[in-house]
Amino acid sequence: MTISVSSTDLPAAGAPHPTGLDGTVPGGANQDGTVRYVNIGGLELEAGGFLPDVTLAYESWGTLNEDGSNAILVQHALTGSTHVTRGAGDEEGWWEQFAGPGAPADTDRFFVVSINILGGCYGSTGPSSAAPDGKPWGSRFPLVTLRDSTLAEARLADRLGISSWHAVVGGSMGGARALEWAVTFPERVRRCGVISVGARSTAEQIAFAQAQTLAIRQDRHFNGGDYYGGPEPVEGLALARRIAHITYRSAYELDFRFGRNAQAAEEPLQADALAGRGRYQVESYLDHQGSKLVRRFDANSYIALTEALMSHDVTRGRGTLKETLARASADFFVAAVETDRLYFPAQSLELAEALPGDVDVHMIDSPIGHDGFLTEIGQLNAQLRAHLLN
Ligand SMILES: CC(=O)SCCNC(=O)CCNC(=O)[C@H](O)C(C)(C)COP(=O)(O)OP(=O)(O)OC[C@H]1O[C@@H](n2cnc3c(N)ncnc32)[C@H](O)[C@@H]1OP(=O)(O)O
Ligand SMILES: N[C@@H](CCO)C(=O)O
Repeated sequence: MTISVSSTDLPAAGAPHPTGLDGTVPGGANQDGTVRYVNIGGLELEAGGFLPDVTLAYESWGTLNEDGSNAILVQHALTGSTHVTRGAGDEEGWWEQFAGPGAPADTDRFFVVSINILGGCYGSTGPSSAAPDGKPWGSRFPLVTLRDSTLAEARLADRLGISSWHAVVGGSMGGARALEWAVTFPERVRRCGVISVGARSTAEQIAFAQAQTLAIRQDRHFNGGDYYGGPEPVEGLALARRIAHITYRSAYELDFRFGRNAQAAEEPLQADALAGRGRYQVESYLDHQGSKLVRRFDANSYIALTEALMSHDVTRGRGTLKETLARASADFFVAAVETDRLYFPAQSLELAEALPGDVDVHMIDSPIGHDGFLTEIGQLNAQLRAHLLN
């Protein structure tokens, strides 16, 4: 599957956001899957910082109905963008099978919206955006949490004329974002889909995340986060992606796919005079995943979003898990990949059991692990139609 963004005019890492962000939103006219930008004003942050001028980027497909009741919010995962499905352009989205004409999120019926998370690098305000002095925020970018992005997104929903979502749904960090929406704004979420994530980041998830952020911070070009305009910490970012990607795939899949094989003509057990030893296939695969990410993602955003995900705990300041979830009034849809070794299905079961009413966990049958929520979303079509998007 090819994943890319259809928009023109995406701000490059370290480049200022486009000018003319006057907050004007054409509402239901935005139906073609083009990235648009909205200035939602200043934002006081949960951890104590302040962002004076926040822009959110979003894409939408379909048409918003007159009473604004047919909108679905699709939340992307850690390195995802707003490009859920194709629109005006022809570039495939990351949940192509989920949204589109005749798909579960049927764009002939629903107004489907996807918002780039606060702190990201696909158009929303993040560390590479211009601070008030015109220079990239860099090291000055404050700690943002998933609650901060939820509050910011609620303002965007106001601008779009959406007082309550028919459904909010996402996988991995997108699922955590969906859950935060349902608990923070119970009156604004009628259905909620939480896929491949639990109610809070576990110690192990935080541990993997710390290794990734340190890989970037220890890159010789990181410069405390102020690397824009100079060499970027690409080696650290690629290492972070390698660490993450191992957790996104199952041991079984890696062994089945690559085993102990050598990469093409490279022979790991024989030293090459120029390049040292050759690589195992799995090393080459991870090298490729690392280089692919550095071509499309900003290292500071990677840290900001990883730390936002570390902060994920829907119960923070809200009591026990049951008390917290009792605030939500949405109908919930919970799913997990059976071989996920990062967000274990047990964490989805814990969530489902704590939710009011009888909530099942729908299992995605995939041998590959966590990334199965992206590659195999089509498996849930019937259940999504019946339980989330009816
Ligand atoms: C601009 C944007 O992209 S927006 C962002 C959207 N992205 C997201 O939302 C992130 C989510 N996406 C992802 O994380 C991934 O792309 C996934 C999970 C969807 C990919 O999953 P899969 O389809 O299973 O990909 P898989 O793990 O098989 O990797 C395939 C790649 O590895 C490469 N590869 C396979 N074996 C090897 C090897 N031995 N050596 C080197 N490369 C290898 C393939 O050539 C292929 O390369 P390509 O992606 O450049 O075409
Ligand atoms: N591969 C996904 C997994 C994160 O859950 C991503 O990069 O966003």
